[in-house]
Amino acid sequence: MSESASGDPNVRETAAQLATGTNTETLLQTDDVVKRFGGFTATDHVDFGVKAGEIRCLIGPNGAGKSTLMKLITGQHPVTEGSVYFNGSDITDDDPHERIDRGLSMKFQVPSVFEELTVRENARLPVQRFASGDDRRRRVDESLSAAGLDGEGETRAGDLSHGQQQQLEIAMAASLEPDLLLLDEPVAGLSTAERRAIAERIETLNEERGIAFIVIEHDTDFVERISEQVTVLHQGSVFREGTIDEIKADPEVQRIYLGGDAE
Ligand SMILES: Nc1ncnc2c1ncn2[C@@H]1O[C@H](COP(=O)(O)OP(=O)(O)OP(=O)(O)O)[C@@H](O)[C@H]1O
Repeated sequence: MSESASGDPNVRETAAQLATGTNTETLLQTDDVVKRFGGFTATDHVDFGVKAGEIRCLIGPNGAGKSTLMKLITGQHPVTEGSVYFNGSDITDDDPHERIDRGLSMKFQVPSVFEELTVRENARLPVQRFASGDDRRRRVDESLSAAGLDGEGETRAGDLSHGQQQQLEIAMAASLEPDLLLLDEPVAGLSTAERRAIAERIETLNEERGIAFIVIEHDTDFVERISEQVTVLHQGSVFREGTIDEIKADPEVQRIYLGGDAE
């Protein structure tokens, strides 16, 4: 859909710039985004961009505003000020389902598989709204295969390990065939082997399907493995952007993680 539907000439111009010219590769862009909860500013004038096909990690100390920024991107929270652009369109006023239809998908921090349903029934949920018959079966089979759960279709999802549940959820989010997939702490509480399997899954989805990712993660080894560019949030603002090596070597970043004043 075109951004011209917004009717605001300023928005149209900005969105057109994002969709053309120097910004052709920009998939997602937040423009001066503010989120206030009452008198508290959780996200403070954030300009955050992700290119098509990129894997970007979002890090920062507890309370930095990472999850809030994710929710502003997915539409779970309305922005207080600012705009969100995706694929060149202004999606600021779109509800979460409209954003999913545009190609923006998310796996949440808290596991959200339905434990009483089978693995196959879970895998069917995200695609049943827009796929049927053979197409639906193909997507469900691909999800199970992508999650390494080929033989587990009739298993109760609650009987899967935590790592398998995370794999299933990522596969379910990917079955929507998004351009951008947001993952909030996908390897929290997982073993080293399970972390490696999730990293491989992200890389495969990125390389084979061209899906771009925004991943919130605290584990620097995991971040280093999957991400070239890292964004550091601190007190609701973008504090640094750079390679993981630049970020790890930055004394100001080390200081904010230790709880000192970074100014
Ligand atoms: N719904 C809400 N109402 C009020 N305050 C909120 C709400 N959601 C988040 N906050 C506050 O906004 C700030 C940022 O929270 P957020 O969850 O985005 O941080 P985070 O960087 O994801 O932290 P963590 O790494 O601990 O998950 C915190 O101070 C939090 O208490």
